[in-house]
Amino acid sequence: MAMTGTVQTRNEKTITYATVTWDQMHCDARLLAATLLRDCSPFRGIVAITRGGLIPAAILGRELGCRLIESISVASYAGEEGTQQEPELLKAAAAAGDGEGFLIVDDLVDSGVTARYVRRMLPKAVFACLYAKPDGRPHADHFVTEVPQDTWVLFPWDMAPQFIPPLNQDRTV
Ligand SMILES: O=P(O)(O)OC[C@H]1O[C@H](OP(=O)(O)OP(=O)(O)O)[C@H](O)[C@@H]1O
Ligand SMILES: Nc1nc2[nH]cnc2c(=O)[nH]1
Ligand SMILES: [Mg+2]
Repeated sequence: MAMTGTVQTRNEKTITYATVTWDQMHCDARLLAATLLRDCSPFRGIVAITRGGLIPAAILGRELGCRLIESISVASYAGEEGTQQEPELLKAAAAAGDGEGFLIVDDLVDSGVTARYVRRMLPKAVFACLYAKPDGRPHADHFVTEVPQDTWVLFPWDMAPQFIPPLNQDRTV
């Protein structure tokens, strides 16, 4: 994780966050690829869990030499701060059959609800993600970094650089 801190949300709650930059994510995806290449490659194809798994899946596909990228779309979070609902299947991974020879890829496991749901649909696939919180960890065969359960991960696409005023506001110095 590149940086951690706290942020005040709209409903006055304080949450701990960990930011991941594009470079950090790329580096973590390459570390994951090296482990997968060593331990369980080759794969017939990759199933990316949209949307968060799409970019990690593209990087892994490149590193592992895997050009067949299927997707599965599952909606399970209602809001930015993680209010969870029952997973809803929006698109199945038709090309992956029962998952044999396939690698399922997501950005992270948190409660593990999404991973468990997708694994039930593709029982023979291997599951890999970049980050894992303790509750989700048992559902991932491979991950790179563990994140505390009470921390919200901010991915590069969740953030934008913005102006921050200097600490010393006295311009006469
Ligand atoms: O382990 P869980 O508690 O199920 O949480 C993990 C899932 O939550 C996020 O996806 P989200 O549903 O927010 O959708 P997105 O990938 O389209 O942003 C993340 O990308 C994982 O897929
Ligand atoms: N961006 C983001 N999405 C999530 N979905 C479930 N947990 C998380 C998290 O920590 N960060
Ligand atoms: Mg997701």
